[in-house]
Formats: sequence, structure tokens, C-alpha cells
Amino acid sequence: MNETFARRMRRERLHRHGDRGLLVVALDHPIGAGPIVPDGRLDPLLRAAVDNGADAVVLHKGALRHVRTRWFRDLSLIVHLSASTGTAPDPDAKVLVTGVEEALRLGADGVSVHVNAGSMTEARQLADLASVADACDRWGLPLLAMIYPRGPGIRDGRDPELVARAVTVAAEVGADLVKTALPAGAAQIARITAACPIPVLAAGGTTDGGASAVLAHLGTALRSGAAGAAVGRLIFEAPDPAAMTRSVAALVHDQRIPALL
Ligand SMILES: O=C(CO)COP(=O)(O)O
Ligand SMILES: N[C@@H](CC=O)C(=O)O
Repeated sequence: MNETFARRMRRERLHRHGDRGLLVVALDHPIGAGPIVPDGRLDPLLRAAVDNGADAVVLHKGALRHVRTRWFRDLSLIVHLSASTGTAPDPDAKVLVTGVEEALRLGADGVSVHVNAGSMTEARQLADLASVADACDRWGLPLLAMIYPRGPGIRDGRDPELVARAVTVAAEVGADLVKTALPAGAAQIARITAACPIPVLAAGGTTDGGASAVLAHLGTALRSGAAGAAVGRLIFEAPDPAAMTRSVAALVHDQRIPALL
């Protein structure tokens, strides 16, 4: 990849467990979905992440005022720059809620932006992603694009053709990493990851089908070229987030099948 020294150094530093897969614990859900922990305290989740093999965590700016700095001695911080609420007339319409310079002031090791490809406001979200990519170029900061096929005309958000197009957008705009909801089939995932010039992270997604199903999907994705996983609900909805983080880390870092499967 052609990139500046600073950007490469920071991108490599996101990995806290050598060159193996990247495990990102995503905790950017509260703006969209409301509180994700009953007492509003994210510190226990951050402790579970750092003690059990996570490389990085995704948080919104405001959350940083309420968590300890100590977790980030061994955990990279990705500040999420975009949001929408689940109660909006169009929950797919993500908007920027802060910027790259502010994320740097907050100590970010990288930033992320969410784009819903196929939504009513796709054009504006794409422009926002592109302007963030330009700012990341200026500052040498890694950019994780979260890009999903979602919108009124999208019947299946995991349709392999649509997912392949979505991750391509992220690469073309200049993101360093892309995270999406991958299809179920190993061959379909392998085609998507092979054609994408940047590392593709598998999203965890809903746990409605049970934690084992999500873990099995992540295992398939990692064996089919995914460079890591970005996982939220699977971990913070688990009865034991520490044990679940360990299971996902075993898959991501060592491709070990966890006992939970
Ligand atoms: O990266 C993510 C959200 O930004 C993944 O979260 P979920 O695992 O809950 O889908
Ligand atoms: N970026 C995610 C946030 C968590 O679910 C999304 O908007 O889907």
C-alpha cells in the first residue's frame, strides 16, 4: 500500500497482538440503540476487551469523558465520527458528529465512518466519507470505513454482489480498512475479500440467531480471507463479555475454534 510513514506506523500500531488478525470491539451502538449497559458504565467492557485479546475499540467522542485512560495503554482507540438514531425518520441517514482533528485531540489511533450504500442519503454519506479520507491523508491517520448495503431498495444486505460493491467504495475513497456484514458462504466471502485491495473486517451483527451462529460465521469469514472482525453485540450482550472476547480473540488471532461452538 502506498502511504505515508505516519499512517503506516499508526495502522500497524492498531494491532496489539502481532501481525495476526485485527479484533475490534465496537461500542458505537448507544447513539443509535440507547444504553448498552444497564448502569451506563463502559469501563467493565473496556477491561474485558483489553484483558482478553482485543486490539482496538470503537467509541464515540462523548463516551471518552466517562471511561478511564488506563485501558488504552494496551488497546487502540478508534473514534467513530458518524451516527444516526434508531428513532429517526430515516435511521440509515448517518451524519458526521465530529471530525478528524477533534479525534486526534482526543488521542485517537484511528477514526471510523459509517456509510449505508443504497440509502436515500448515500450521496451525502459518500461525500462525508471522502472528506474524512482527505483529512486522514493530511494527518496520517488510519480510516476504518463501515459500509453496509442498506436502504429502501436493498432486500438482502448480505447479497454478495452488493457487499463486493460496498467494500470497493471504501477502498476507492481511500479507507485503510473496511468493515461490513459479509454473506454466509465461504466462497462468496473469499471472492469479496480477494477482490478488495484493503483488509476486510467481518461485522458481528445481530445475536438473534444465537451467539454460536455469529461465532461460526466469523470463523468462516476468517478462513475465507477476512483480516479480522469488528464485534459489538456478540460481546456486550454476552452474559460474560470477558469470556466472549476471549472466544472471538482465539478465532481472530489464532483461527482456533472456541469451546462455545
Ligand atoms: O462494528 C460494529 C458496529 O459498528 C459491529 O457491531 P455488531 O457486532 O453489533 O454488528
Ligand atoms: N455502525 C453501526 C453502529 C452499531 O450498530 C450501525 O450503525 O449499524
